[in-house]
Amino acid sequence: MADQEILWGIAPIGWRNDDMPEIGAENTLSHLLSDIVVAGFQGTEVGGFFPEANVLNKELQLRNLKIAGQWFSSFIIRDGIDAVSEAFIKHCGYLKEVNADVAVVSEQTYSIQSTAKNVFSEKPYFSNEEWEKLSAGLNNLGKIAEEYNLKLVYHHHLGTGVQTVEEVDRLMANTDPRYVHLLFDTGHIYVSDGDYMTLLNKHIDRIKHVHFKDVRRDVMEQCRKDGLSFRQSFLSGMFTVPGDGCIDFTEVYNALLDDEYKGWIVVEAEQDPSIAHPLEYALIARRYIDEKLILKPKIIK
Ligand SMILES: O=C1C[C@@H](O)[C@H](O)[C@@H](O)C1=O
Ligand SMILES: [Co+2]
Repeated sequence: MADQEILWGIAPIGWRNDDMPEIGAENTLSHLLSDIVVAGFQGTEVGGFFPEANVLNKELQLRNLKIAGQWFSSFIIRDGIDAVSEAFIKHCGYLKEVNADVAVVSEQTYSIQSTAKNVFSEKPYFSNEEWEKLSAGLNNLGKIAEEYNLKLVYHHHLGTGVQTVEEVDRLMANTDPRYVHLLFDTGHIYVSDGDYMTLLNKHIDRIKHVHFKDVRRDVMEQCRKDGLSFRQSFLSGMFTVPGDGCIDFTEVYNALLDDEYKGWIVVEAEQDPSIAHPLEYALIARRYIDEKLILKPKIIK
């Protein structure tokens, strides 16, 4: 991590979506990285379409950008810790080569994220035995991450077994704080629980990575009424960038500052790039951050 306390990033998901490779396929790596520079962010997370480490490093270096981390879908409950550890070691090796800070982990056993199920009412639940297996497995992965000088940050997620504040409470209580940290995603917890400050205040000491995702409340309510899936909901425009939805990021940001948060805040708003122009939305986010959060004094010429 650089000497700066907070690094601002924007995720590739506004340009291309790993869960739906067909959308935004025309957006190349160079296009994405150059847009990130134009919008004034310091880095990004690795997307599924990113190249091998040496090719990526060259492109980053040319633009003075950094990598925060990358998503890892774990299947600890389904596949067992040995199989998952093998894949995770490779993942961490790549992240180390691109000088990342965090490995984002989300347990995807029984996830309905990529299915047609109603994301508002059909989430899965883990049994007591499954909770034990997941917690032990995450401690193990967290130790591996440490060996690569990375922090494992757990991503609570809609349509998974770790979605609500109670489920995050349980995960935090059952895992070792030395190895398992938390990724706080404003959009996921708001759609899940209708509130984001409770989770933030409860677990602020475990939070080592942040996703700023805003929510269009009217769209969310319509998606809930229509019983849409996760994919249908984001394609309908449920998520957007900070400053364009109903979340008060000043409250979130001030709580992070009060707690002396150090690390990345990554703007992450999955939308259909053919509807929401990725650079236009990146610029909306940057303007909101500068004018409402950082309160940069304007230079008068
Ligand atoms: O961090 C994230 C990564 C995506 O793959 C996921 O679906 C998205 O909602 C998210 O928050
Ligand atoms: Co996220």
